[in-house]
Amino acid sequence: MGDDQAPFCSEPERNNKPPLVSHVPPLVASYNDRMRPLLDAIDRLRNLMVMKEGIHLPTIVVIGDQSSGKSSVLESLVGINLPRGQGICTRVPLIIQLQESPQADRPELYLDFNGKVVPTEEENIANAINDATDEIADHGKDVLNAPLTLVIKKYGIPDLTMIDLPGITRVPVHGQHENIYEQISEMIMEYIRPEESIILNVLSATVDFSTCESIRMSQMVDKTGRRTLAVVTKADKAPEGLLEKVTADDINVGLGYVCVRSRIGAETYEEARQEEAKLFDTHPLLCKIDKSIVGVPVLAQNLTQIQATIIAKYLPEIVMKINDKLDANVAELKSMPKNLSSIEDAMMAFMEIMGLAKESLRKALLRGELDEYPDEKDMHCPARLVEMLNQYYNELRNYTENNLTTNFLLEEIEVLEEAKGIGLPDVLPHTAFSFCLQQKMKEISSKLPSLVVRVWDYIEGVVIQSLMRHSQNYPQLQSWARRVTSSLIKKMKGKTMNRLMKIVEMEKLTDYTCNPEYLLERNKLMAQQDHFFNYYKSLSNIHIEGLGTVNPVHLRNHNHQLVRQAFHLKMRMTPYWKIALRRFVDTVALHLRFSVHNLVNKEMEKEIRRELSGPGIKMMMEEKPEMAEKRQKLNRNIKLLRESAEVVAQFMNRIATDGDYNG
Ligand SMILES: Nc1nc2c(ncn2[C@@H]2O[C@H](COP(=O)(O)OP(=O)(O)OP(=O)(O)O)[C@@H](O)[C@H]2O)c(=O)[nH]1
Repeated sequence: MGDDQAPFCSEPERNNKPPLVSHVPPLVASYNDRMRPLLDAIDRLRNLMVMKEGIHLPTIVVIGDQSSGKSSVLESLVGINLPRGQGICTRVPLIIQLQESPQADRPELYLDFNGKVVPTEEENIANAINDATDEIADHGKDVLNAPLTLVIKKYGIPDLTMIDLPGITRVPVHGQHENIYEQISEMIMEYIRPEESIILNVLSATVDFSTCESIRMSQMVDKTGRRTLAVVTKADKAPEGLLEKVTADDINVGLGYVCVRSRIGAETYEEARQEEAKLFDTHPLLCKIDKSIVGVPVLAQNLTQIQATIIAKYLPEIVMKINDKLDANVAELKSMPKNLSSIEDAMMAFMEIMGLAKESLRKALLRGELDEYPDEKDMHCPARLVEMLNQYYNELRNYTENNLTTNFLLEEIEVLEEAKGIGLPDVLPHTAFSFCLQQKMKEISSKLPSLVVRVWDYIEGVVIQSLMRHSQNYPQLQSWARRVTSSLIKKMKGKTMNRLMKIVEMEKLTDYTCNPEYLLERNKLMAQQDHFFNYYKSLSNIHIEGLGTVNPVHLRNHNHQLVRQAFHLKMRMTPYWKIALRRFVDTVALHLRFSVHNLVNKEMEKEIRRELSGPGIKMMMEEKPEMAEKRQKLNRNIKLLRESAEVVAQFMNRIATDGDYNG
């Protein structure tokens, strides 16, 4: 008891009050044992982290400003030393699961964190919590929202689950981030915001309650105070005015106040309990406070009562949410690929994947259906292929079109000079036409490899994307599929190149067309011959319909007959080249379409058969480790949810048959 304490109450006054310390463990007495299975189910749901899935569980959340005495209150409830002292002690949410055990001699304690269970001893619990906290949130002073669960099974404790959160501090201490206040308040808000949370607001009697950060926060989410209970600690340190403070209720606490005096120094819990009882019994100011709102046993009783009430209130909703979650887990498990245990299973799954991928490719590459990849433009294949062909056609057209202003007819004159022979001057040598044609075809063949590479690289991407999509769960199959696709596309590239080069050779050899456009256009151009030759020596610009405006100045120094032959050559080559170029690009298009058809309907199948080895298929169809883990997790969740649903259902049935369960 501190020096600031007032003298004890007078003897008669004390005698009128009922004793607070009972010989039977007081916390057990208030407890209704039919709650245990339900609490187990709720705790199990909590361990399942269902809160992350949006199922909020009825929870008592303990908050308070730093060093308000939170840990001391919890210790008093549990009868075990928890980390406490100056500065920040609680750095991660500490879920305290208290379970009444019939065995008076041996309490059982363990910590559950990071997927492991660490048994510990009563004497060592504070160190064990500190060590676990350091492991979860690193050494240092920062807080982290990764819960640590402390399970205590002990005789004489209330069946209660509470979450202790870090004390609110505004000023970062050495080693803490500048935003420590934001970190802590964010964490606290996350826990106290759900309607299912009861806020156990720990306030030190030594401060003005309305200035407490924890009150400010709880008022933000619980304006009416309907779900807030205030525990006033350190009653021994500031007894003056405490009665008035709790009676006036300036801070609007709907679930009321409980004033306590926690263990001090080296006191045992029994001594602390007796000191507390004596304090509220005998202190001239504190003894005036109604006995229904003082002492740790009253707090325990209130909490178990509140816990029972919120569980009853939210139970139907929880049942509904558990069932929804169960359905979702079952559906997810069903949607997962089968676990392949035999070669036959693996082969079946492999064939199915290949079948699906081929159908996707037929849709994307052959039929141009957009439904599977509506937003992925790369997978709208016919459109992309046509773009590539159009681009190729335009490149070639621009590349092979002569400059009409500076070198009109010069190329033709050059060819004619080299092809001249013994013959009549007005007869165009056929070799000149062939040579000119070959020059142009050379340009086509020089640009052909880049087109072939571009087109087949694109198709390779499409094939791989489709195969990857359908084999997502099998990493080995994916790398096999990539390898097989690359080698197949390489072969397809080679075939296309050979085929198209042959066509180039054919075009080089023969100048033939049955297209009537040729003669029509040639005649139209030749009809302008007289006009051109009448003026080519006098004008610097002459318009030739079908060709454009030409500049003939540079031709005046050349032999007139040669220019005339060059004109003839040009007016034949121009319409012929247009036809030959289109014919070639059309042929490329037909060939590509035919090759893609063969690829999807024939070549893929052939390549797969060639590359597939019987025993290897099982290894290839091994699923991702994450998938196996996910399946395990889903199975575990389903088991736990089913069990929980069963426990909750049994409990509900019992309520229906027995009536009220609050005792
Ligand atoms: N005299 C007296 N001291 C108390 C009482 N309750 C707590 N204390 C002391 O106040 C200090 C802080 O108590 P804790 O229980 O560690 O406070 P906390 O709110 O858990 O601290 P943090 O987790 O760091 O925020 C300790 O030195 C306790 O011994 C009480 O009822 N009376």
